[in-house]
This record gives sequence, C-alpha cells and structure tokens, in this order.
Amino acid sequence: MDHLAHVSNLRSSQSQTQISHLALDIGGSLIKLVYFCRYDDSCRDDGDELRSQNDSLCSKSDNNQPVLEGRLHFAKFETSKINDCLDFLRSMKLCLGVNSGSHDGTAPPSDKIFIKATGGGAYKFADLFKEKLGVSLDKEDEMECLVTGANFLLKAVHQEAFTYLDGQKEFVQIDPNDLYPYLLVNIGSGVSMIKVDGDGKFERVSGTSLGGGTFWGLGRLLTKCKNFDELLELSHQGNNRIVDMLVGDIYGGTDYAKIGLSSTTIASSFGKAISDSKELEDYQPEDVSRSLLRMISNNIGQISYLNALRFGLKRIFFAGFFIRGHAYTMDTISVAVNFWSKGEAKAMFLRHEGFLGALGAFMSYEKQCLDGLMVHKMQQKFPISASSAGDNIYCSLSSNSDENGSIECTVYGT
Ligand SMILES: Nc1ncnc2c1ncn2[C@@H]1O[C@H](COP(=O)(O)OP(=O)(O)OP(=O)(O)O)[C@@H](O)[C@H]1O
Ligand SMILES: CC(C)(CO)[C@@H](O)C(=O)NCCC(=O)O
Repeated sequence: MDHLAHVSNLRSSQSQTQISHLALDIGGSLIKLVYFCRYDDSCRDDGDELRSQNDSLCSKSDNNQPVLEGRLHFAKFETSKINDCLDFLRSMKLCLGVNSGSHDGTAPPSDKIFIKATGGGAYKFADLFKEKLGVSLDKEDEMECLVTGANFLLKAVHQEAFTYLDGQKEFVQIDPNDLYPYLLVNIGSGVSMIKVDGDGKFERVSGTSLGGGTFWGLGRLLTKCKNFDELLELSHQGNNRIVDMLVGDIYGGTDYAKIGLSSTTIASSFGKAISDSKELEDYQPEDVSRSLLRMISNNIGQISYLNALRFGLKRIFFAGFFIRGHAYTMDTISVAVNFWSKGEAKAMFLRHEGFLGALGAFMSYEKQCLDGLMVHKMQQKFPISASSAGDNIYCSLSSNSDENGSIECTVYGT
C-alpha cells in the first residue's frame, strides 16, 4: 500500500481510534512514524477478534497501573514531503493531547506536547514542528534508537527475522538469551554498521555513503523513474549483464577458477558502459536499474561481511527502508555474505525493517514521562516465555496483524 493510500486509511480510522503515543524517525529520505492506538468501543476496524481477547480495554494491572490495550501502527512519508506528515500529525494532534494529557480529559496546551523524535531531521526540522504544530521534538540518539528498536523486535516480536536465499524466505527462531553479539546493518540513505553487544551496549563500527540514497539518486538520474517503487519494480525485468562487465567478458567466456571466480561473476559493475560506444539512451532503464541495485547490494553485503569478520560476528541483521522486502535485494545481499564468508556468516532481514529507529524512539518513553503517562512495559500476548525475553519490553506481532505490520501490544501506564 503506498503511503498516500495508507494515510487516507489512517485518517478515516483515526476518528475511531485513540492515539496516545507517537514517535518519529526523520531520516534523509523518509520520515517514519510509530504510534500506539488504544482499542476503544468505536475501534472496530482492527478486528472484533482482537478485541474479544481483551475484555478489559483499560483495566488495571496487578500493580494497579492502568493497562492500555491496543496496537502499534506504522506509517512513512518522504522527507521531501514533510508537509504531508505535518498535515497528518496536525489531524492527530488533538487525539494525542487528549489521550496523553490530563486525566480529566482536557487537552494539554500544545506547547506542552513533546514528541519523541530521532534521526537527523529531529534537529533539522525541530523549528518547523514548533512553528507548524506547536509541538517540541524530544530528541533521541539515532544509533541508540536503532539498537533499541532492533533488540525489541528481535527479542519480542514473533517471526520478525528471516533469511532469504534462492527465493526462499525462512523465519529464524531467535533465542533472546543468545542474541548477542550481532552486527546490525541499517541501510537508509547512507549505511550504518553497528556491533551490538546487549541492551544499550553497542558501537558503530563502520558505515558507507553508498546506500539507499545512492541507489535512488543515481537510479532517478539514469532511468528518469519518478519514484522509488517504480525503480525497484523496473529492476525485476532487467538484465544486469547488459551493463556489467563479467569475468567471462574479460576471460573470453571462461571462469577464472584459480581464484574462485566464475565466468558469470561481476568483474566490474557498469563496466560494459565504459567499453561500449553506447549512450545512456541505448540502454534499457530496467537493465540499468538491476545493475545499480546489484552494485549497491553487493557492496553493502561485502562491507558487512568484512566487519562481521573483523569482530568475529556470525549473525548480520539487515534493516532500513532500502531493502523494502525486495527479493532481488535480499538475495544479492545474502549471496554476497554467503560467498565472502564461505557460508560462515548469515544474513538476516527484519519484517519491520525501516522502523527500528522510530520504534527505539517510541521505547524511550519508557525512560520519561509524557504528560503523566509513562510507558514502561509492553507485554507479550503471544506465547514466548516472559522470562526468556529479557527485560520489561514485550510485545507481539499478532497472528492477525494487518498488512502494514501493526503490532498488538499492551502499554502499562502510571
Ligand atoms: N517511497 C520511498 N521514497 C524514497 N526512498 C525510498 C522509498 N522507499 C524506500 N526507499 C529507500 O529507502 C531509503 C531510506 O531508508 P530509511 O528510511 O531507512 O533511511 P533514512 O532514515 O531516510 O536515511 P538516513 O538514516 O541515512 O538518514 C531511501 O534512500 C531509498 O533507497
Ligand atoms: C549519517 C547517517 C548516520 C544519517 O542517518 C547515515 O546516513 C549514515 O550512516 N551514512 C553513512 C556515513 C558513513 O559512514 O560514511
């Protein structure tokens, strides 16, 4: 579902739901939103089935804390269209105020509203948010949020991580007690590689500027595609061998077996574009797109592997919106990791790939009060044992999660 359709759905369901918490990740390319919608009597869209599990929608926990039952929702906007995001938030603001505000149901003054935000845009657009919405952005560190989001998803969300090889997607069972260390590779506009050793224990060990922004930026210039999905779609139909120079092109059709290179291995990405006397117009946009996607994905796979090797890490989780659950992207990254590590390291992907930072920012409400409502525990509803899941952060991707991957959860408030 594209974001505009998504937004119109959100708008129509908004009046039916109660949004009590919201966090933003404002990146170089995309703005990501995570927000919690309470179930209430009028919230019928999210399924009677879910509601029937929750007889008491705003009950009390054993410790006498209010328990809010609902779902975490996800949305995204292009950063260049930040006004769409502001419009959306403007229409949500009232809900936010009322529900996160005072217990007598009155909205707090807007200048008292803080929204957790991470990513570079939390700095760049802070004044804009203040000016247009009257809300302040409470800034959270981007790397910290990515790690918090990743740990949360990996520990607490059922069927979050999966491998993808030869067209086969396989969910990976994660043992929350045996998660660390791992390498987190977040492929956004640029790429960050983070060695994660525990909750809040991490180091950004590497990065590359050849990321999703490079694919989209170069792709737009070279193919005249109007949007990212179109460029990605094009790559389906393309043949990179028209554009890339293969080992076989150099070696007269044979492998260079002595150093382990088959004739079909890419020797030089876009290499044929140099040797041919063709102009850009002589190439099919789909071949260019495929070659570009392969080049960026291969490069990230290789650098990731080298960093995993550097620190002796066997597991590499790839996230960020560049991936978009796209088969060819995931396959290329997996093959690169598998090839370079000789099968020793494993590339894994996350269902909520682009929302790690926003989720991390959302979780940071744990640490701080928002107008008297503090999220300090999100409880797993589906069967993973609470004791094996580590700290106090539980949640689940319910079996009847919607197509946008919303997550059913419970928030304990003070
Ligand atoms: N609809 C879209 N519009 C633009 N880019 C998209 C879209 N969908 C996926 N992408 C890809 O996702 C990338 C952005 O991913 P993501 O949102 O994870 O990063 P970001 O937070 O914007 O970047 P950074 O963290 O580097 O600031 C884009 O560069 C592009 O490759
Ligand atoms: C600058 C950030 C962290 C912003 O999200 C990201 O785009 C990135 O990691 N870029 C790669 C920068 C580098 O390490 O070369």
